[in-house]
Amino acid sequence: MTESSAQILSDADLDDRPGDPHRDDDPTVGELQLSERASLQRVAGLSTELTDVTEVEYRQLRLEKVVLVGVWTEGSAASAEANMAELAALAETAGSQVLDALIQRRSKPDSATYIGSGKAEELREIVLATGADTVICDGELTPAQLTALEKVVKVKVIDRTALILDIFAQHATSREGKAQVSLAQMEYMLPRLRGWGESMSRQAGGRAGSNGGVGLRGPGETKIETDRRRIRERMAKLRREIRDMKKARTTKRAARNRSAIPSITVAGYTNAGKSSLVNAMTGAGVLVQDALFATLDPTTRRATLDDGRAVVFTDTVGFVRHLPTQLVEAFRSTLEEVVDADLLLHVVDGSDPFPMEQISAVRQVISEVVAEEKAEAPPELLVINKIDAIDGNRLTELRGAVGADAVFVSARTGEGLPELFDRVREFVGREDVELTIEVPFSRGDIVSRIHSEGEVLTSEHTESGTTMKVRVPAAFAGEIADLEV
Ligand SMILES: Nc1nc2c(ncn2[C@@H]2O[C@H](COP(=O)(O)OP(=O)(O)OP(=O)(O)O)[C@@H](O)[C@H]2O)c(=O)[nH]1
Ligand SMILES: [Mg+2]
Repeated sequence: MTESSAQILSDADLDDRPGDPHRDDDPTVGELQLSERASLQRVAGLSTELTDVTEVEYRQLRLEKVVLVGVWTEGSAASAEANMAELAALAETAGSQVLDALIQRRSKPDSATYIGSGKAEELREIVLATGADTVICDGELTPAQLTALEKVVKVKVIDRTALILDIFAQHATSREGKAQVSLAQMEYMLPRLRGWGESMSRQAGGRAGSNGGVGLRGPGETKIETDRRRIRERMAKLRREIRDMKKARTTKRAARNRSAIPSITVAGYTNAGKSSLVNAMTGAGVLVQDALFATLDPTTRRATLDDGRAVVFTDTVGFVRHLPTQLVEAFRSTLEEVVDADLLLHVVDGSDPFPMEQISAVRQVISEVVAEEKAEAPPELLVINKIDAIDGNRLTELRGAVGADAVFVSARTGEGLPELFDRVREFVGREDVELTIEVPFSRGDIVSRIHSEGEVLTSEHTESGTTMKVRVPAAFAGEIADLEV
């Protein structure tokens, strides 16, 4: 196990972070995270291993020099290429260097080797010619397919699911996020455990000998059964821990809901520019990276609109097509926040070749989460980002496709942001109430809350206090109703 690899399966790692860095109000946190992440970039020649504490033989992810392979079953050539481009972006995000890519047109993946046997031979040639050490398949392969393809190409073969799990493992920072990713990895790993020696003979650098030893094995159990049992035990423990963490989070959420500050959730496809937009709108240092899943824990930032009103922005985890099922739960829990929001900013990368597909993928998941929580969906404001990177014709086309309600912005150049602020104000101002109150001198706390959550229209000092005409959110108006004159 190397220092640089993600030690995602160790208990210690889950426990040794005292605070959640995202909750910190330090605006430079994003930059610190970025430099921390950069300092953990992989070094060529080292590998990420998923073995560690469970002491099982597991297909190690050696994400160094990779060749991608995909099976194109339906849709246009352009969308097949876009899928491969996404796989390449995922692979690079995980720290690997993409050497080549290969797409096979077939009605369905080959049941034995994913791609056909002829193509598999061709893939072997490409692997040899490029010096690749890993093949990444687009999609989720059965354990048997992975093994069969490995036999032909003679280097490690992993699938898209393992790749995404690896990225999530590298990027999760909160305790709950880490626990959920560990759980997802174990779920993925369980049916893929392999017997002694079978794989290690092909895997140079494997740690076939470093097992728990004879004493740890139960009577009559084989190594693999012991491993399975241990993994199941760890999974049960993790599930309990996650349940408790979730409870704590729900309590926090409830507290936040009671406050009258409008909350805005920023959601959208991965790499759409959600974090950039939150930064542009709030001046907060949320981590931005040209990588997929840069943000893996929902980040909350307080900001002030230009009329002085406070709002809370929540940046969320990005979406991706075909999210591994093992990760759906982890991902959804981050989206529960969406349900409570007063406004959903749905950010779209306008420079993507298929923005409409991203939009519908995101809407679909959100409506599922909303249905599950038995809640009402918050109003959605579609924000088409990166307009600085779209040419005029595309822009006109896109405007026609998304309708007149969408706002077009560039988080990079700031174009369109004033309009976005206007639109946001329209939404959060909807619930406002105007009233005239008399605040006793002793209640300075009320005056400061009015300033942060609403607006003071007129103010006049009297003998006993201050008479103010104010505009505040409806919930807050209820709290101060007894001061009304
Ligand atoms: N050209 C251009 N690039 C942008 C714009 N906004 C963001 N980007 C770039 O897009 C990449 C992704 O930005 P992020 O803000 O990290 O995107 P995100 O949606 O938070 O991504 P994840 O957290 O990974 O899901 C970065 O390289 C940004 O610099 C924009 O308006 N124009
Ligand atoms: Mg982000």
